[in-house]
Amino acid sequence: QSWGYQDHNGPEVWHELFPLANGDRQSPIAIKSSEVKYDPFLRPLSFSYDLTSPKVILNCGYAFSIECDDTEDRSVLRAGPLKGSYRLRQLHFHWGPTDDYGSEHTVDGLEFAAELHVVHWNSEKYPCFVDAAQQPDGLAIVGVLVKGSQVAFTNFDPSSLFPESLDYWTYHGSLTVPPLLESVIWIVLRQPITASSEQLATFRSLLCSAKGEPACCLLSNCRPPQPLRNRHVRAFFH
Ligand SMILES: C[C@@H](NC(=O)c1ccc(Cl)c(S(N)(=O)=O)c1)c1ccccc1O
Ligand SMILES: [Zn+2]
Repeated sequence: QSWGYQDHNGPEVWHELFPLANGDRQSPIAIKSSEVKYDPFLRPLSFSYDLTSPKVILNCGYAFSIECDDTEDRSVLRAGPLKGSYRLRQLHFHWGPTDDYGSEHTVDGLEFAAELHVVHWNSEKYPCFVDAAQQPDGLAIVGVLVKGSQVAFTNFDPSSLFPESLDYWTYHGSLTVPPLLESVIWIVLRQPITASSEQLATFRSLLCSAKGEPACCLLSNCRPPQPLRNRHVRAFFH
């Protein structure tokens, strides 16, 4: 892996290999609730997740992702700020070395313990994820902030990981990992979910070393907020 989250290959040097890092619609961003603009034309999010779609859990070396079968429209996200329907591709988390920080988006300067990303691609307009990831309206990612404390996770269903309120902010951004493609319509839920300190510690125990290599845990895999440039964040709620 050419990039990662350490000093020699982390977010501060990604621009050396991925010039898009200094692009005009990079993610994550620092959301300032006083500067968002209520948009009456935004609709409620509408998602329908099919529980039977097979999934694999992948350790991608610096995190894990739950990859879904996206060969047909089984689990889709519609409405909200979106035109058309976006097919569920995968979900994963970003976290930090302690429960005090690890989210990628921040809200009014507040960092959360982790952040869940539920990644979807525009299956109405594009034939596959990789093509969609090259288009400005190709991806839609629901970002869910995770704060530390006690919680009872129910069984796997992405919407069971969503908080009860689906109020959201939305803005045009990018992947937060290389190649940092600027193809994402971000939908960040306002209400965080909670995870216990033990659950967060389990993330950090994930190894980023291969079998036989000296064990090294991945303590942080979150990119810091990027310049807003000439973008506006819209709110679905007053
Ligand atoms: C599993 C791996 N994430 C991806 O491969 C990935 C793929 C597509 C997208 Cl669109 C995103 S993102 N962050 O823009 O939603 C991330 C990962 C997880 C956690 C930390 C670092 C890391 O690289
Ligand atoms: Zn992510």
